[in-house]
Amino acid sequence: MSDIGKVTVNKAKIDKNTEGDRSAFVPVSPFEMVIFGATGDLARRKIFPALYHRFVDGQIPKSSRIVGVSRSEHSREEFIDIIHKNYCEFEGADTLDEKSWKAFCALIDYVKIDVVNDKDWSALAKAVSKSQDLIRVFYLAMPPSMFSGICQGLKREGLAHEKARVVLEKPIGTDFDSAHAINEGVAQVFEENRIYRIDHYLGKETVQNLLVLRFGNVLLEPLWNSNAIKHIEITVAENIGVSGRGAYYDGAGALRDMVQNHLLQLLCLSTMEAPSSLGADDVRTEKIKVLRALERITVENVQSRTVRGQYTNGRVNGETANGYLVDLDVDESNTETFVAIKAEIQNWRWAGVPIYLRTGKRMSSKRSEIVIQFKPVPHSIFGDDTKVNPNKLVIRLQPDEAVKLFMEIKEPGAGGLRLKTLPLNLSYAANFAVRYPDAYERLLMDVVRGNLGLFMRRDEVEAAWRWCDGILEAWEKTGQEAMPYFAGTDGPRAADKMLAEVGDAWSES
Ligand SMILES: NC(=O)C1=CN([C@@H]2O[C@H](COP(=O)(O)OP(=O)(O)OC[C@H]3O[C@@H](n4cnc5c(N)ncnc54)[C@H](OP(=O)(O)O)[C@@H]3O)[C@@H](O)[C@H]2O)C=CC1
Ligand SMILES: O=C1O[C@H](COP(=O)(O)O)[C@@H](O)[C@H](O)[C@H]1O
Repeated sequence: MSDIGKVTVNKAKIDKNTEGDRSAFVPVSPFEMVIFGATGDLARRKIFPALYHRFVDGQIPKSSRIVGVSRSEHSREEFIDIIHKNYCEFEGADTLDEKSWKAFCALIDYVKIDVVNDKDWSALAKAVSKSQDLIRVFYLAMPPSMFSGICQGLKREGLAHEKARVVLEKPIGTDFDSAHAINEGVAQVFEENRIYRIDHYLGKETVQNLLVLRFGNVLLEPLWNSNAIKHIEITVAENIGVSGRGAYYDGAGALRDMVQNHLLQLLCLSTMEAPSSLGADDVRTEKIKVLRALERITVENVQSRTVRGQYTNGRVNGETANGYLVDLDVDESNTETFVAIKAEIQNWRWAGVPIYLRTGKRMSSKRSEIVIQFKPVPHSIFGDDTKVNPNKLVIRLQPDEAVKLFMEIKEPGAGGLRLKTLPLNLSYAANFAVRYPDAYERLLMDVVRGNLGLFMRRDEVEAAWRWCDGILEAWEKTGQEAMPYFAGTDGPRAADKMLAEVGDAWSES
């Protein structure tokens, strides 16, 4: 379960002036949202809870409608019971107010259709409003191979009217070709400005804060380049295994599941040039320049630039944890549950600065962070016996959201000059008292508002696939194996060696 939104608030230290983004609660226009895949893991765990929270905060007008669609036979009441049970399981029953829940459920309907069966579609056409003026959102929380077919169905039934928009879940495709084909299929029904490709990392508060940190402060920009920065690390570590998603995951692996989307988006936001505005295309145009400048990984360098891993039995948080093969109940699989990559951006700002990406399941803890490792001072005036640690900026995305700038400071005392490394700590918990919305809450409301800024444009997705395809092909051609690592550790030792060989090391958390 995601930790986002579950901030520990240190009320004693809260400044009254930091009570958060009240504009987030400005009501959106009434809408009708049709959620395909409404009985699936994502809808139950993330989408319905997110809509409930927005409803409770008064952001969703009571005249809105939410129509769940999937192929299982359920009455409306049974479906509502399912999402109630799941809400309580994933969000905690104590966060649900029965009266508000009842009011929320009045918005909900359920329609059973098998999307591959043309005859079933009339049931959906009957269930949705006939109004051409109502904002209508089609959320495709379904396997991506079905996206084009669903869009064709919407067109056939006359549902894809001018105010309709479509939300596509990630990963779009499994490589460049399949992503391109899906994008073509969807484009036959919806123009690009009506397509919302979700990467939920972009909806996280701390990810949006990257833009504020970089472009709302004058201090960092002069140092944000290869003159001052030695390397960058981007880690998205999870301590969970593949849970109930083994079938999907085994066909995907960590590169497709996490790197192609979340990690590359984080890389883009950390390294792109300043966009001229926060307008959707201004930001997306800068991101795509980074993706296009990524040095290709090929059969020649894939062994030195990437490490694949797969977890085996171990211990996570003091409890025994199964290995991947046991979790999947299979005898063999070469799918990577961990990947580390040494990337490089070939442009003036970043040439020569390694950017280390790392993500995996069943690692020691759940944490996402970006570490900017600065170079050492050019000359130490403190003598050979005094270590001067280089500055480091740690942007902690989750949990314990914070921005920490590690600096050298003189340790007080008369006994000689001793240096100590301490952080300037901008901790979210210590500064903000509000519950901040889960990524999906923000993104869903942005779809209704027609704000494309936090969604991926077609060319971005395809450029990210082109780069990942190079790695996938090189792995295939070289037969690079997924190395075992114990559950509860931070990946195969080869991932440490990859950095050590060039004098670097992953930052300690
Ligand atoms: N789960 C997650 O954490 C995340 C998921 N995603 C993406 O979201 C999408 C959905 O994932 P997830 O919820 O895990 O998938 P699930 O397998 O849990 O759910 C799939 C859903 O699609 C429905 N469905 C499948 N085939 C049909 C059909 N022919 N007609 C109608 N409905 C159908 C299923 O209905 P029924 O149950 O009735 O068969 C079910 O509601 C995928 O693209 C995934 O990659 C992205 C990020 C995270
Ligand atoms: O998209 C995905 O993300 C989750 C991790 O998201 P987080 O918000 O909990 O950090 C990951 O578990 C899943 O495999 C992947 O599909």
